[in-house]
Amino acid sequence: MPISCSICDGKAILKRPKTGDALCKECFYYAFEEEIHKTIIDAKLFTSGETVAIGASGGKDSTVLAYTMKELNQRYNYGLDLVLLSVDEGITGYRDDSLETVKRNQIQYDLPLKIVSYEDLYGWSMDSIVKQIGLKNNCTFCGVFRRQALDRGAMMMKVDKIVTGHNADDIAETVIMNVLRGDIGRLRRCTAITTGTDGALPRCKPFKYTYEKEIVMYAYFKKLDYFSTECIYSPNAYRGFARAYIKDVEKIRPSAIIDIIHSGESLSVKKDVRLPVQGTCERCGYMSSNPVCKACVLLEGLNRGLPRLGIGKTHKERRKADEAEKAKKAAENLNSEDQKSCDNSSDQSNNRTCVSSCQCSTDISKLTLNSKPDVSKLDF
Ligand SMILES: Nc1ncnc2c1ncn2[C@@H]1O[C@H](COP(=O)(O)OP(=O)(O)OP(=O)(O)O)[C@@H](O)[C@H]1O
Repeated sequence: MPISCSICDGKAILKRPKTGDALCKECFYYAFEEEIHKTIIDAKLFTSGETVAIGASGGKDSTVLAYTMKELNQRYNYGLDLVLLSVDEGITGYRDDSLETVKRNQIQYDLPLKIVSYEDLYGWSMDSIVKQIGLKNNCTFCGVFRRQALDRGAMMMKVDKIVTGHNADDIAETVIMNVLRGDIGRLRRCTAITTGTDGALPRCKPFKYTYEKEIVMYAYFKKLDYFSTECIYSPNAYRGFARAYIKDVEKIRPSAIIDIIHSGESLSVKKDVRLPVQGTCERCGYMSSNPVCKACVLLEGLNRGLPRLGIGKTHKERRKADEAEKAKKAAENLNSEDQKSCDNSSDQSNNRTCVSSCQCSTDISKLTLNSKPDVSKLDF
């Protein structure tokens, strides 16, 4: 016997993951969109007249976000100017394909689009970063650079706010990850629906209470054009564990995702816990709780051939980097001393052994090529 829709009595075609209600397609769309509208209104996310950039990756979350933002803006007269903003991380075979989807979305939803790239902003694409650092830890670079790239792109577009497609599952995972890491500063901030109000551009998450499964269902039934391949460099192992853990708990307790978010929201931090103080990076001026922001540290590491600088315990990596730098300088000094003492050598290009009065018998080819340590190959 067909199951009837619990709202309109029509034929139900799905069971809502969030509530367990049997619904027809139209009633599901309505319930899904109204919940997002309620989230936007309750949290007073926008003010009429604002320009809002939708972080558009071409994936399911941001595609559904662009679609519903456009829909609700019209239906409820939010008075927003919506634009699409994409970051091209430079991942061949992944982001280039997903950006093609965003370009089609731009036409389908009739919204302006801006694309900013890591290559232009930092001089490094993720393809070239992965060549340096390998697959492990590359997500750290990508996450830190993307955050700043979105802000920079949004500033270029002169928007008032950014919205991203972070959903309830993403937020619950982040709560668990921060608990496991003991990162109290982030734990306190990660459930906020709007962040960045203290300097950078405000960033909002209208899908804060929206389940990923429902986003997928919505995109599927609405036949939205989105890109569904996982990042080729992806395995963000730590998030993967948090995700698997929540999925397991959800089987026993279906409300686990929302419960974790509520726990995060209700958390209060003891007065004597030292929290990072927000300042600005002395190099690039971006907000940072350290004198130099994470993006600048990572970039410095890449540019100095020390890609692990900024990964893990920064002070340890910095000490090693400084030691390597000292060793390099010492080797350079030694090299120039040797070169000086060899100034009266015979034709160095033909006769590669020092034949000067210093009688050092140094093989000049080895001196010039090998006495400078290749710091990128030093094993940290
Ligand atoms: N390259 C990008 N350009 C613009 N915005 C991005 C980009 N990558 C991520 N975002 C924004 O951050 C949100 C969360 O990104 P995340 O990497 O967790 O992707 P996701 O959960 O796969 O989302 P999506 O399905 O939208 O790709 C996205 O929904 C999007 O709004």
